[in-house]
Amino acid sequence: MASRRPDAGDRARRPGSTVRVSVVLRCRPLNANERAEKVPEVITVDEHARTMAVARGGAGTSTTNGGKRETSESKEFAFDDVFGTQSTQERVYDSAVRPMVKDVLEGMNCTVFAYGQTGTGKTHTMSGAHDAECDVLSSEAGVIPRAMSHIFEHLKSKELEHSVKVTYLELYNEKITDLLGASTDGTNATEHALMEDGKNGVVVKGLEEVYVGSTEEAFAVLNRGNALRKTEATDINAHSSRSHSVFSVTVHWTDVSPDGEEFVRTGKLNLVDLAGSENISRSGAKDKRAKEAGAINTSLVALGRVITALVDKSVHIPYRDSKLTRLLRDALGGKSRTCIIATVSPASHSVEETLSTLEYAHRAKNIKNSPVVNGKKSKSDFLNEMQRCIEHLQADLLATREKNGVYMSKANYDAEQSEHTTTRRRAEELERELASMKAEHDKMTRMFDKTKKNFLQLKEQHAETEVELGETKDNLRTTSVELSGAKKNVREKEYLLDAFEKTHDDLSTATSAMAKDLLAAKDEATALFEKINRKESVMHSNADAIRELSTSMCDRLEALERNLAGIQEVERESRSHMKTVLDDFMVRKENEVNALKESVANMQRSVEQSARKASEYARASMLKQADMLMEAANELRTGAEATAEHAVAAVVASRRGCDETVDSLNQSLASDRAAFSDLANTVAATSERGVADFMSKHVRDLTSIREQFSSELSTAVREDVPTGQTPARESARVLLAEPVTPSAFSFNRDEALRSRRPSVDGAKSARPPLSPLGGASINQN
Ligand SMILES: Nc1ncnc2c1ncn2[C@@H]1O[C@H](COP(=O)(O)OP(=O)(O)OP(=O)(O)O)[C@@H](O)[C@H]1O
Repeated sequence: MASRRPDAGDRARRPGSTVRVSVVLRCRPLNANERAEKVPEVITVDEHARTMAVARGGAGTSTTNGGKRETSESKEFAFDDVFGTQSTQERVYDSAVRPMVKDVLEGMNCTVFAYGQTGTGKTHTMSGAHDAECDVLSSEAGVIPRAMSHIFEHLKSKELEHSVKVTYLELYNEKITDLLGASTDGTNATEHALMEDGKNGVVVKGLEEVYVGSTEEAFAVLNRGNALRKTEATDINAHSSRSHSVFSVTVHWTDVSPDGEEFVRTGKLNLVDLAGSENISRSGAKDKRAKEAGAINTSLVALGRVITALVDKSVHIPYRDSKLTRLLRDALGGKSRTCIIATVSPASHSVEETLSTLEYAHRAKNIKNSPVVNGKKSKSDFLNEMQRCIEHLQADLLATREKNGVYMSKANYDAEQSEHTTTRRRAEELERELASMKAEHDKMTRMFDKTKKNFLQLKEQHAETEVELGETKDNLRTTSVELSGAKKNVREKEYLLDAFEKTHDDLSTATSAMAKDLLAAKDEATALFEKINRKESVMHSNADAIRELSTSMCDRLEALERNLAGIQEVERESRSHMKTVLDDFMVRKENEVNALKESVANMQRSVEQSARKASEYARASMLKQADMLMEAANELRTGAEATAEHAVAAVVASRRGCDETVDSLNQSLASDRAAFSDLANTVAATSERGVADFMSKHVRDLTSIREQFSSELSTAVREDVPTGQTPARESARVLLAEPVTPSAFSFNRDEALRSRRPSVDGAKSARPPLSPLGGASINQN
């Protein structure tokens, strides 16, 4: 329970002191429809902290401004008191109104008024539940019956002489009607004027003042007035009040001063139930009701302007803008003590109106009043005043009874005239005020038109924005779904990416290693290729060299063969020539020998031996030389053939190729070349020098034989035929005179070989074989 605020009564009694308007907040519970529709609640009430917060959604930073804490999530307001949805009528009264009533019973004027959106519980708070059976002392009884009860209880408990009178008026469409003076069906309802009382007070002329002696009587009067009040069922409230109402209670009581003098004290309590502010588009008001709502809103806007002006301490307070503000003039910034009960709905769909009410009420907290205790009147003065009033009324009554038309006593007439003059002056003042206000109004109208235009534009923009908002919301929903799908995909892809990165790292490591290996392998391959290229070029050059070598060898072999053939041809020709020469020589010499035979018979035997020796020697040498020549030729041919075969095989092997074979082939070729070179040299030497040597040796042999023969012959001639020339001597001289040339000494090998074979008939073996000299054997003996 909130602690009791400091009583304003004492302060009010101090002249010039001000008291802040007390503002309390009450939040009604959700009604049956709202509960059925499960409408969310947006109000949070902290009764202990006396704060009320409105949730708005969102999140963000918070700011604090004079008891108003604001975040983008919620807006919190602090008040003099707050009452949550479960707050009772009793608690509201005790906490918010009881102090006011106490001040009334201290001789002050107090005002309690309920302000809020339609259907938020103003009437419920002020009068009580709409239940007809509601008892004055029931738990559902509102502020008015409780105040009446409180007053009567107080008066009774103090046993004070007192009077309590009540008035109940209604302000509907800017017309004041008396809820107590009209007939029960409301047909007599007349409009009442608002009058200044000359002391800046405002009075409603001609209101029925009903004196009540008890709570029940007062409650009955209240109910009578409520019955006449204009209510209507709206979309928001089944018993919506379409008018502002003011239930005023004036209490007079006698008090006794310490010196024993009796005096009368007065306190007044105004209990105001305002019509609810209404969002016409949301409440669905049309035609008459829309007009009502418009008037209600206009008067409430005027009330708001007065509050703002009071808070801003403006010079001009626009009380005259509406009858409502004129009625409440004393309560707002006047000499009254005031409590505003602001009512709100917890439903989320009313959040805008709730925020508006809270802002409004929060601003009103700053209004300051200067409450004063009403002056005490001595009982005699009071009685005299009452007496004058009665006489005044009785004079009017008498004049009325005696005459027709409008009649009144002279005193009343003078008083009326005086009042009329005051009123006229006041009217003139008002006209001037009106003119300036009209100018102000025109200015405001222009501003209003401009604002209205802006408002319409903003409204259109708002409508467009709402459409866009709807579309955006749809998009948002779609996007949310897509987003959750995308998030899932992202998570999957992240997982795959992680796995891929891991695999990539592994692969990178492996690839790096492989790259290193490959680079090494590449280097090796490059080296191998270079080696192979080198080997290929070596092989090619070797093959070329071999080819050239084999070509040159073949050429040389062919040349050799041609040489051999030439040599053989020469030899053959030589042999054939020698044979022919020898045959001719033999035939000729045989003839000559035969002719000489007889003549040289004696010397034949001696010559025969030496000739035989020479012949045998020569023949043996010739045979030996011939054998050597044949062997050399055969060896040459065999060697050449073997070398050629060997070279061809080496070339083939080399082409199949490997380096070792090439090397060995090279070596083999080198050795073959050497061997061949040797052979070729041998052949050349044999072929060139051998034959020459043989011939020259043979020539030398023959020369020596001839010389020997010549000398022997000369000797024989000198000894046997010392004079004259004989045929034998001639033959010998001819023979000796013939030049000996190598070509003349070719021989028939086969014949020579035959001659080396032993003779078959031994008889003839005694005969020496034919010498190369044509069978003439010279016996050297
Ligand atoms: N505190 C509360 N506890 C229970 N019911 C409430 C409370 N406040 C209001 N109600 C109910 O809400 C409905 C509307 O209340 P009420 O008629 O008092 O609103 P109002 O502000 O006076 O509306 P209007 O401005 O339209 O006259 C009534 O049925 C009333 O009983």
